[in-house]
Amino acid sequence: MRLHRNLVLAVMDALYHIFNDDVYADKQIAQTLKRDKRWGSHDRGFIAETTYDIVRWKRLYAEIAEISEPFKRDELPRLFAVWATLKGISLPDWGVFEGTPTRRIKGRFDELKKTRAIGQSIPDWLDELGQKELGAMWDVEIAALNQQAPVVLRANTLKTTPAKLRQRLLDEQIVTKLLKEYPDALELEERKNVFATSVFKEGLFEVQDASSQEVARMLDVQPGMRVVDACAGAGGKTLHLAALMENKGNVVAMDIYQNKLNELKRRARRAGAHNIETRLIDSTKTVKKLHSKADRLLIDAPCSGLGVLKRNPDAKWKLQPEFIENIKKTQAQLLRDYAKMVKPGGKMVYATCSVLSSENEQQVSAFLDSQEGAGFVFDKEKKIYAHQSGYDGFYMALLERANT
Ligand SMILES: C[S@@+](CC[C@H](N)C(=O)[O-])C[C@H]1O[C@@H](n2cnc3c(N)ncnc32)[C@H](O)[C@@H]1O
Repeated sequence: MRLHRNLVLAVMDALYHIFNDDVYADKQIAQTLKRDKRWGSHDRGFIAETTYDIVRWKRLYAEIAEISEPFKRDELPRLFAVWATLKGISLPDWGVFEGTPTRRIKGRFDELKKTRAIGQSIPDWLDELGQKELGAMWDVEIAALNQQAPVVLRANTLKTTPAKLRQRLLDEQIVTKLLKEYPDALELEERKNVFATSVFKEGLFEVQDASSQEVARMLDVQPGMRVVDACAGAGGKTLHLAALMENKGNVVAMDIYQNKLNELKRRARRAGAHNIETRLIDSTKTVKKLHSKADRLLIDAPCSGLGVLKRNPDAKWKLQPEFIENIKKTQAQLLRDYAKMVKPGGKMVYATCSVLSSENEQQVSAFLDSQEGAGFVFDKEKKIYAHQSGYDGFYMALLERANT
């Protein structure tokens, strides 16, 4: 691979802002990519993937390069040089890379990777938490969560089928494979910008990880039902629910952020999903109005996001232990408050994109032991580990409200 100066400079500039200005990697990369219209898909792919990779391995690379935060601009070429050296990419003879100690980089890598927190490039507190909650499995799980996420699409069955979508994508030079165990899913064989396709603009698919596609299915919705998606966000799962309901019945999509619901409405229009209604939760009344009204309820709870580190590697550096402690309190509260929306005989799914038991099984069991959970029975649960599925880490539990 030949390195191009303007692309390498763009990567280092993006890294500078991600590491020093507290901006999210995806936002910064989107911003950087807008800078030069001449960049083709290959160039854009290089900038995005290299930046994500260096963010993912920040701790390990910084230890190898013997630099520490806050990184100064003139130190970033050293991080880049570590990335290139470990990938086997020859560095060009630019001044900033002069004197790169290639042998020392490889030697330090072999030595440092023996310590898990450094080798897997995570903060010490996170390593301790993972070990405490997952035990011996943490080793393989964190290694899997450090792999780049595959790109998975969900065919919008309101408009197409996975097989027809596959053909339409092929017409646009995008090669995908159907995934046997995930009825609506297609996985890209090679990374491409799928958002630029006409197929996307026609609303024939959404990008949604395979594990995430299991959540709406677990809720067992039927056309004609009244379904509440209480933490709908921008609607990844709302759209799936609407499709499973064949546009019949009603999905009430709720969130505490109007901007997310606005984005959901835009996506619903593109998808041709007409059975979705959004409601902003701006007081307890919004939820009270729906008490005992829902045939099905989805609580896709806010969480640590530890199951989706593959696609959000900067979360490793932005997450704080106090945030996880607080979000667990929110999860417990949401279960107790929102479960009241389920009608007798109705069902609900509690889901997170976390692999921590304290955000998952333990929340469900505490809820079932609480006064509000007394009328519910546990039906089933599924915990998806990234190292077993190859996709995101997820948890989902199905509970049923007794008929009395
Ligand atoms: C895991 S995300 C949802 C992702 C979304 N369901 C999807 O599939 O794209 C959790 C969502 O919960 C929302 N949230 C946070 N606190 C909430 C609350 N008290 N009530 C309802 N939603 C809340 C967040 O704004 C966020 O959009």
